[in-house]
Amino acid sequence: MFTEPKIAPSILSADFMNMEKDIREIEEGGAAFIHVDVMDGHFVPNLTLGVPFVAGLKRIANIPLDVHLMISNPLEQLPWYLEHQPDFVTVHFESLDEAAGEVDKAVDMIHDAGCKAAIALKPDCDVEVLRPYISKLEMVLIMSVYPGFSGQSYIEGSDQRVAAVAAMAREAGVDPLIEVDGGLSVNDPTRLVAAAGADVLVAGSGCFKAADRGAAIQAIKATAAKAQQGA
Ligand SMILES: O=C(CO)[C@@H](O)[C@H](O)COP(=O)(O)O
Repeated sequence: MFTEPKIAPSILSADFMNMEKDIREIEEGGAAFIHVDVMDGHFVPNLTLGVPFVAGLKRIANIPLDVHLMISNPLEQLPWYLEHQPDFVTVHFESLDEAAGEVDKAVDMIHDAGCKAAIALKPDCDVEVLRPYISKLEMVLIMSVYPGFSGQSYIEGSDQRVAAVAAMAREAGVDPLIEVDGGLSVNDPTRLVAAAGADVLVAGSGCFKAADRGAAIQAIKATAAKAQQGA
């Protein structure tokens, strides 16, 4: 089901030395969530920020924190993040041992802490893996680039993956948010994923590298809204 598109600026593209100022700009500019890219240098080939940073963001943020854990062994580290009550916590399917029940365990840990749970998939992970979990999730994150860096190009066909998740959710009679991350700005990929059923668009360089971040957020949102309406 189409909802008003939500823009979640990815702080990987923000100025880490001026984070509070950048956060205020995107809040005032109409961002729905702050997308927090946690990378451990192991699950992905980049290292960003961790628990103290998330705790600090939670203290200053006026809009929900959407924490995307791109880390190995998330079950070990989840409690550290959950202690600070991010609004959404996303774990990667590929970082969990499904056969050992770790996907359910991670989702349950997130819910038990009172947070909303999401599962993320890398671009080459079959969306069918979500089917057993779709009814438990508040959000699904479809990566439209290989996680690790901002400024990459959208991987063609990601919109078809979004459409498949939207269909899966409809079949299950549930309506999790569908978030897409990577290569989105005022461009065709944004139009494609919005038309396919994306609710939350993560944009790093598209928001933070713009001279007017608020205008960039509104322009991406308008682009997605038009595409939802088939315009
Ligand atoms: O998690 C990631 C990359 O791993 C993303 O959130 C990027 O930070 C998005 O950046 P752009 O592609 O929008 O510049």
